[in-house]
Amino acid sequence: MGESHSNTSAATPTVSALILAGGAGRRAGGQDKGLLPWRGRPLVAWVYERIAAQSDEVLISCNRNREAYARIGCLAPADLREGFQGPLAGLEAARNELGGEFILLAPCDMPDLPVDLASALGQALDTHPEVQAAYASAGGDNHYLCALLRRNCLATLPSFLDAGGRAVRHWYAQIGAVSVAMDTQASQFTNLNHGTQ
Ligand SMILES: Nc1nc2c(ncn2[C@@H]2O[C@H](COP(=O)(O)OP(=O)(O)OP(=O)(O)O)[C@@H](O)[C@H]2O)c(=O)[nH]1
Repeated sequence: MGESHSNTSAATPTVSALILAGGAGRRAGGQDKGLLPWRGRPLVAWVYERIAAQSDEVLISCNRNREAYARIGCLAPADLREGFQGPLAGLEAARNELGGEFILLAPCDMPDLPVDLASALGQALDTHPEVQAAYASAGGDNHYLCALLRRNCLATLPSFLDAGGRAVRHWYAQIGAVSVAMDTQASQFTNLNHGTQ
């Protein structure tokens, strides 16, 4: 994969990013977390900026308030499965829109992601050709949705979901994944699950 994750105008993107913002936000009282204000902007705007600098195109996966998200960036199709079936349902709905060879995932509620996230994960995929995904870890915690995937593994998602699978780590166990200890402060992966107040 090399070291190239910068923005380019190449016709075929190498890295397509998907920001997952389609959750129910139960721990945030049902609020749409990505749109909660954080330091003067919606949370998702911070994530978008950080991720756009590391990828060739960015889509946002959301199920509510689509007009508000569309003011921040391009939208992926809404989930095909009803009732907040989890982040993999968002990835499933977006999979045919993600044209890159690699897919960079990020949750909408981590506004301070490392600037070298994609390159660190890309190096891990280069080192481990036998796995389909690399995800970040920091301070002993795994962040399964801060991940880089090989595009081809998306084809396995519908059958995984049809069989009742929902946990990202279970899917990774099936397709093969490596954890990448990031050389960064664990606080950069702090999520705002309970809202921003
Ligand atoms: N497209 C899509 N994204 C989701 C779905 N569920 C969660 N996400 C996103 O995946 C990321 C991690 O989600 P969680 O924090 O585990 O779930 P949540 O629904 O946001 O919050 P809780 O209900 O409090 O667990 C967040 O950025 C969510 O917006 C879903 O059903 N569809």
